Amino acid sequence: MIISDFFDQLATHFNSELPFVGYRKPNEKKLQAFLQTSDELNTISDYTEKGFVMAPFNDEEPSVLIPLEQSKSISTLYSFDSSNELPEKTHNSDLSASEHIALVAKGVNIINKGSLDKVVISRKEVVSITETNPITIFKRLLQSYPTAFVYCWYHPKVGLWLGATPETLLSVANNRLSTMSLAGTQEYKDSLDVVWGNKEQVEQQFVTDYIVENLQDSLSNISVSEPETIKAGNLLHLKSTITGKINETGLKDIIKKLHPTPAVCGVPKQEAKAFLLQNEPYNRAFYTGFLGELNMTQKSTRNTNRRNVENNAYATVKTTTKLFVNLRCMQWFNNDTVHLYLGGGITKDSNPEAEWLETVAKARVMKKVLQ
Ligand SMILES: C=C(O[C@H]1C=CC=C(C(=O)O)[C@@H]1O)C(=O)O
Repeated sequence: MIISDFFDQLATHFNSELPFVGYRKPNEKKLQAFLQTSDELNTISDYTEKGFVMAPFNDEEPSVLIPLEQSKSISTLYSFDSSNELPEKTHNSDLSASEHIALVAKGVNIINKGSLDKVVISRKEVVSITETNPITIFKRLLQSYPTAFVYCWYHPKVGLWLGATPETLLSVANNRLSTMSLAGTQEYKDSLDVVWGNKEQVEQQFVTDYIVENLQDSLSNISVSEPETIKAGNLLHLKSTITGKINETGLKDIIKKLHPTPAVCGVPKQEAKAFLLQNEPYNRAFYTGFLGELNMTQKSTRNTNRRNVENNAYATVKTTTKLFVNLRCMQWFNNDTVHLYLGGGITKDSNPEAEWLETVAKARVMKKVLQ
């Protein structure tokens, strides 16, 4: 399919108020979409479903599914044009520095009292925009963030979300699992060769320890890479990759053990989640939830034709799931506004003003495409 037809089909679906998701995986050229043929609101029951899942932060709330069998699948190739880079732009917005700083200070206080080790505190920022076509914003995200999972997701009964996230929740191919521990932020200043402070290293180690501890009964041969610096837009983060072979556990159990990780919630998980649900002055909805392909089957044929021997073609079937944490995202509204969602990990060493500035830097990822 040619690329203009791909975007036209998304636009037609959106104008007809039918659910769809358009997305491109990190570092890939293939742009894919599921176009649901009815406006039914489907939810996940046990993660054996096939399709595209959109799950909220609060795992007690339902996760929405665009089912494979109720959708038309389309794809095209997207070529990144580096000469088309968008410049940074400042936006007027409804800032609430003092509120955020006060909540971070409260978080640090609770940590110092010993009730929590880490908590990821976030805020919502309402931004007025002049570009009213979400497909145009999607195209700009694709162009600006080739290494991110970029998506535009719409359900008429839920809303429209767009994002460019650097974080994988999990990737499963048959019985191999790969996940990541991502935390710690600093602004990118022309080099990946940077020094990380103790606060960021500890913050990321919390995530790694949590993942390993929670998955050790479900995985064998667990391997954890050393933290490395990765670039995500204008930001740098610390990342470790964790891999292993899945034992008998089903996907539902693994997701339950992982989500929400301390990269988006905190340690201990239940206490941090309760603190956030009680204290953040807004509903995170799908921000810091997860989204992606669920139980997709990939057939590959291996031809073992050896000279004149008869042509033996082996078909192998692989089931893959690729889920991403919904960060660097926005919720789009018809009335020319978007809500940006921005958070940061708080530990005993956090400085509330610096944490505020971190969320301001994170906001630039989205603001760049909102001109
Ligand atoms: C919660 C967010 O980022 C997480 C992922 C990477 C780095 C983070 C940090 O440095 O605090 C956060 O844990 C967000 O971007 O809203």
